[in-house]
Amino acid sequence: MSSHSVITILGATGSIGDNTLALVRQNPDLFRIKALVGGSNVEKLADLALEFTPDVVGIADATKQARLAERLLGSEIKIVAGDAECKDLAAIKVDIVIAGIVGLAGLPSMMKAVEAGQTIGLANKESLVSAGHVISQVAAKNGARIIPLDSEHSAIFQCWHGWQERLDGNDVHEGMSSIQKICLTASGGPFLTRALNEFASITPQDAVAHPNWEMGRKISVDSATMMNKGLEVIEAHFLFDLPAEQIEAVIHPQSIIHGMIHFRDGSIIAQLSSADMQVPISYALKMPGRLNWDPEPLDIVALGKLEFLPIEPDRFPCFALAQNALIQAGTAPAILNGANEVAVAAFLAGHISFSSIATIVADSLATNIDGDINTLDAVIAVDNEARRVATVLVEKIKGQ
Ligand SMILES: NC(=O)C1=CN([C@@H]2O[C@H](COP(=O)(O)OP(=O)(O)OC[C@H]3O[C@@H](n4cnc5c(N)ncnc54)[C@H](OP(=O)(O)O)[C@@H]3O)[C@@H](O)[C@H]2O)C=CC1
Ligand SMILES: CC(=O)[C@@H](O)[C@H](O)COP(=O)(O)O
Ligand SMILES: [Mn+2]
Repeated sequence: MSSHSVITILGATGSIGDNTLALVRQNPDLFRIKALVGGSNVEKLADLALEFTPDVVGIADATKQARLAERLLGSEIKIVAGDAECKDLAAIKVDIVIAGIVGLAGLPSMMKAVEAGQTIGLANKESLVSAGHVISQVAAKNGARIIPLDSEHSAIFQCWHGWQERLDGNDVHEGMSSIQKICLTASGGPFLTRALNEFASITPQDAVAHPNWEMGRKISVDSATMMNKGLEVIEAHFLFDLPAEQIEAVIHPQSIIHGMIHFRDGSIIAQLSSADMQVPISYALKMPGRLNWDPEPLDIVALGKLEFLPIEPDRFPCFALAQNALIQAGTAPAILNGANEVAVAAFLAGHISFSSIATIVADSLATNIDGDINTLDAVIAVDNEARRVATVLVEKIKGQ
């Protein structure tokens, strides 16, 4: 029996993949990779496969299969290609599946892992936002455990021992009734202090330049609009079974406190660390213990002061759109997410302005796309319709 903790990484070629693999690289005696899945970056995936020698490697873009085979010639690593084949890798039994694919493209493999009763380290928040009902039901039925990797949710998870016990199926001594509210922090992104009359000139390059975190392009734009925080409020609702009124967000430009719990006895418990995703990922890999991965020590005296500010609605309209989608419930979170993915891609491609992201999401939500959200196929149908509506709106702006 191996003493290693065995890991599958979905989205191995991205930023979450990089941070997870940095921990694996540093701790070969603790962790072993079972499967690595990438989207289309075949050269990076091949390099990672040769370094970490998983049993199997999957590439979603099937046109890259031949190149992957060429790069792995002579190794014993099995190759699979295509969305369906890659998705199935999430069901191979491991100690933890890291869900690090960006966008709703991560939903099918996430669901496979949930159906297989896996422990899942969840970064792919879009799946939980759009399909939270289905995922929660199927996870409960199959005994799947969802461990948050998102830094704010990891902070709440680390501070709330009662929740961890509940996740393990034990009695909760520190139950839901002891929580007044949770608070997620937000950096405010690169445009926290930019004059509102300069928003029209924001470029994709400006928007992906996050002040504190190194992340993929899509989430970096979400941080700039603060849709990221809105998605995180919905993510927190599904992860921790809390209503919208018990989930707060505040701007904290230093990104040192990631989340806090306000208990009903007046205590607040917070989690602090440098802005480094290896902190929450290492917790998910080692919990309830702590991995000594030799992080740069956080010098709290040098920090000087920590600031907290309210979220300005005019500057960050996407945040309220997400909060309202959570309150509206039903199809609204899936519409919000699908429209946002289309709008962010259009902005990154230079087709629409930064401010049009919020307009497109708001106009897509206003169409009130009807539908069921209790099966995976139904959620995907709502998402497809939201994307169709948002794409029409993008085309309209392009034509102006
Ligand atoms: N980066 C961070 O620090 C944080 C990220 N998150 C969340 O984690 C998720 C990943 O973000 P991040 O790592 O920054 O994103 P990146 O853009 O850096 O990486 C995205 C990953 O998803 C893969 N991918 C994209 N499309 C597909 C597809 N259709 N099928 C299979 N794989 C696909 C990419 O593969 P390839 O590049 O090979 O095409 C890549 O491995 C997002 O949901 C984000 O919100 C949450 C908190 C922090
Ligand atoms: C690292 C992480 O968890 C990101 O989701 C982060 O929260 C982004 O920063 P913002 O607070 O600016 O959205
Ligand atoms: Mn986050």
